[in-house]
Amino acid sequence: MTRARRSDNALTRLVRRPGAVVALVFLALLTFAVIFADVVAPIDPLTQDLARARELPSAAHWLGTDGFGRDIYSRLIHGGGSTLGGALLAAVVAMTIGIPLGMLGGYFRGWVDTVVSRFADVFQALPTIVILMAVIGAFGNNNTVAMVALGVAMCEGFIRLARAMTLQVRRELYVDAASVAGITSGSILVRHVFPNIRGPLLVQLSITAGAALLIQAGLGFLGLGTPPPAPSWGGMIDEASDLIYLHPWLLVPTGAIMILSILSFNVLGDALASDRPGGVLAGVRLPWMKPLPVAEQPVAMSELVPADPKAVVSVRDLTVSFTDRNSTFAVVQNVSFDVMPGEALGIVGESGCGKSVTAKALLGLIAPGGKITGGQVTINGTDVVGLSNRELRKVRGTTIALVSQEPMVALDPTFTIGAQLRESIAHHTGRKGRELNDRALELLRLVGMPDPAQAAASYTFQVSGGMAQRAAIALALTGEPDVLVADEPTTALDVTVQAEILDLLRSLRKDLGLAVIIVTHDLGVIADLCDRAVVMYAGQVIEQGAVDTLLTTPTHPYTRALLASMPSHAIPGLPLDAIPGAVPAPRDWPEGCRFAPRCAFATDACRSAPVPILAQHGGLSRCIRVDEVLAQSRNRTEERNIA
Ligand SMILES: Nc1ncnc2c1ncn2[C@@H]1O[C@H](COP(=O)(O)OP(=O)(O)OP(=O)(O)O)[C@@H](O)[C@H]1O
Repeated sequence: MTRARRSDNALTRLVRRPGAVVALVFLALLTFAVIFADVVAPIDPLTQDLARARELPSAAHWLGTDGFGRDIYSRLIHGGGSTLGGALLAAVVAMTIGIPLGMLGGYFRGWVDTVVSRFADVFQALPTIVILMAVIGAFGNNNTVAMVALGVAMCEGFIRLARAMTLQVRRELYVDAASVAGITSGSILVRHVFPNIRGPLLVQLSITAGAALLIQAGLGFLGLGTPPPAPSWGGMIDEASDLIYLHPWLLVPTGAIMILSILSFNVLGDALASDRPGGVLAGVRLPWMKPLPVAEQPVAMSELVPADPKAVVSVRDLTVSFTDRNSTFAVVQNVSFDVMPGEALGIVGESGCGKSVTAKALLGLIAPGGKITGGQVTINGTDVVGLSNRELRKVRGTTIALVSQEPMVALDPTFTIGAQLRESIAHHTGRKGRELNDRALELLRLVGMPDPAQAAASYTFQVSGGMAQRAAIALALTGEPDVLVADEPTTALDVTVQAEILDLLRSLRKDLGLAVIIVTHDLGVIADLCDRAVVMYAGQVIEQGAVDTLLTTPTHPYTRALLASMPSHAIPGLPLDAIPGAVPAPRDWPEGCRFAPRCAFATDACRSAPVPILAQHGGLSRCIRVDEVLAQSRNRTEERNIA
């Protein structure tokens, strides 16, 4: 899609908002008039004619004359330059200082954040008018210097907003994936963070411009702005206010143009920010954003996974895409698998392979900008693709629930664990009163809390990471789901606690007949807990099968490489195998086999065309050199036995 086409879309979205169009036209006309003031308002704004002072509008003077007989229309247009220009200058200065500082603080946190936050605190604590008085005292009535100082004083709003939004965006998986892929922090901030926060920053820009306009006029009113007799809106309001009782009309034109300008800035800002993530400008590519190719079409996989009516989760040809600036690109393609009641299925692969997006798609929790663009996801017989949020909420928690990597994401630190459990139990089951408490304690006991009553009375920050994860699992169980999706549930925990949480998931499967889908990059976790595994690479399933077979005789070089890089597979005396290179980003997926650039088995045939997934050696494998892979695995096993 070309840039022009995207810009048209932005324009179309703007045109759908009549208020925004009126505001845009008003500001455009005003700017035009101010720039070409000599043509638009040819009467000299300084020429006095005391005989015609304080006249009402007439053909000669469209908006009347002021106390010195000067043409009000002409003074408004000529005075707009210093007022509007000054306000815009202040807003741009505030934005230029505030956005980078806020983004740096939010992204790097630590001491950078402390310095940035204290800097913002200083400007919040100092009254703007005091700063302006000091600057005017030092530099005299210089409008440009005063507006630059105003911009510096107003940068605090941008700092706080940019910081808060960057803190939020930096938690997104795609930011983590970008940094894991070795992209520099500067690039991540410009290409991944800024496009996602620009909407609210545009609102802030318009609000700041409006506020600066008001302050600029206020300075003129106090006699501290553009020195008379040069026209300025603030100065004109000051002059008109002296005659407000005798000649109220004098205040009307300047007051009206100021109100209309400030309103227009705000209406335009709202329109730019709302409508969809990224605002009206969503999808518009800024010059430094590289165009992204549209991903190749998926190759069907569903025929290889025969439908099983008993499956509690059934995924068929699932494709998830994101719209990112200039294109829509798939991040997960053509994924198919089933999960039986009580079964544990592992989804494994390196960072950025599409595991989390696949798992979250099952719950309808894809991040903004992404959606399911193909395939079906059936949970307990209900096709959840295309369900509204309201309908999805009925499925989430009661049929399928999520346990995330970070328990603190699921638990609110301002409530006790017991309060959160009781609230969720009441929501899902309609239980009341004592029953709520009993069930909360029962769940805490079920997840292995040594003292359920004490755990219920604790806040999350009062318990260890392992206990918090147990509480998060209890919370996920409040709706009595059939399937638990556990996204890297042990990654944030230390090794002994990891084993305990895996034990817990195993016992929940046994005791409750719960199906578990576990997302992990650790084949050890798969070996420990799962019956079957789906190995993902660059958005595709590259191998799928029973864990016993997959871990002993992997058919895909990627699975084999993942296994070989496990510390437990190290051969004494030989260096631990590492997979060279990194998972390609969705926009950089190779034409042929996506693993080929990192694969020791790759030939020209692997690189020339997409490789379909095929049923081979008891499982599914997306490799055309399975026989060679198996042969070399046998040799390696012999080496290990000898060692
Ligand atoms: N909100 C998003 N916008 C754009 N791309 C995204 C977004 N979320 C994820 N992606 C991309 O989708 C791909 C798959 O991401 P996903 O988080 O599913 O990987 P993963 O295998 O689960 O990795 P990890 O183990 O780090 O969570 C990555 O290339 C990532 O950059």
